[in-house]
Amino acid sequence: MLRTVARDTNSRPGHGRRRTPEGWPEASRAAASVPGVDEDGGRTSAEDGAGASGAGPALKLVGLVKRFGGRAVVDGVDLLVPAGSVTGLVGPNGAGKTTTLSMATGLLRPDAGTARVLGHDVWADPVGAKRLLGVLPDGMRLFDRLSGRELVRTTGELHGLARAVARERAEELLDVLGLTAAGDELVVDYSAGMAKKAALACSLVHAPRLLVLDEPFEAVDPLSGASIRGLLGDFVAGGGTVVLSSHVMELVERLCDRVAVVAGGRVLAAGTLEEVRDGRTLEERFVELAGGGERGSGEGLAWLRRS
Ligand SMILES: Nc1ncnc2c1ncn2[C@@H]1O[C@H](COP(=O)(O)OP(=O)(O)OP(=O)(O)O)[C@@H](O)[C@H]1O
Repeated sequence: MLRTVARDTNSRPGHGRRRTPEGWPEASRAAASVPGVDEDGGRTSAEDGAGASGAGPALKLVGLVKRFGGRAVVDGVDLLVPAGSVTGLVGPNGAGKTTTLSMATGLLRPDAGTARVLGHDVWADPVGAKRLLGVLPDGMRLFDRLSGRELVRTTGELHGLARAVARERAEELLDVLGLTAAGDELVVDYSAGMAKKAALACSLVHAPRLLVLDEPFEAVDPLSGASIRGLLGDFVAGGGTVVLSSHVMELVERLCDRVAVVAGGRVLAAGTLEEVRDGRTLEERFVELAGGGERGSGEGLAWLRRS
């Protein structure tokens, strides 16, 4: 059972802890010690082109480009995510975060560049990459005519888990995410937050080694948010790596040990939280780096002011 889920909502995932949740899969344990990555998640070896052994960064994006209607919405994104880290991707609306994460996880084909998950190219070796990858995409389409319980079980079976294993893991995940009582309701009847939690359970059921989560806390209540933070903490403590996007700077500062600021389809700053903050709060740094875009003067909308 996932009884080891942390309830300490103030700690960062994995920080100060190095536990492996009882019964949680070998794949996560295997990643707990990754050659070539030091304890701070930084590279210690010159070789970062990881092989199938899993050595090297958990995610490596090189020169990713995506154009829509001739406009480059992702314009040469490079990003190295060390194994064992929790990396936050932040940026203004329309910055290209979702597009980048979609290309990183094999959901959208890049016009240029490469994405490697623990050494597996997501486009040249999609099966190898997706076996190691759990994804919570933005606006995910779920099989919503299934119940939450059926959805998580079925996802596990589609990943090749034995039926009994998929059932057991589905129950544990539903329990941790507070969905047990609603487990037999159809996903189509779920609230936005419940659907997000069901999708998160699906992203975890096959015990990935890299989790890529697009706005995982959006629409989620504070109690569930704490459960998710605990779940991610255990995942990282067990050797997993997390990349998440969020607009909530305080959350990123609390959860992440690394951060990348994206705007206009480019990475403006990336590194450890301390490096990127550079002595300020993340919000201040964010505004400094990504601000100054299109903002109204505030002189319009006179019709909104009564006096
Ligand atoms: N399928 C598409 N066709 C055309 N334009 C697209 C498509 N998908 C994204 N875009 C455009 O690409 C840009 C980046 O969008 P993206 O969703 O990646 O931004 P984002 O950083 O995730 O934004 P937000 O924080 O608002 O979720 C936006 O201008 C968006 O309109």
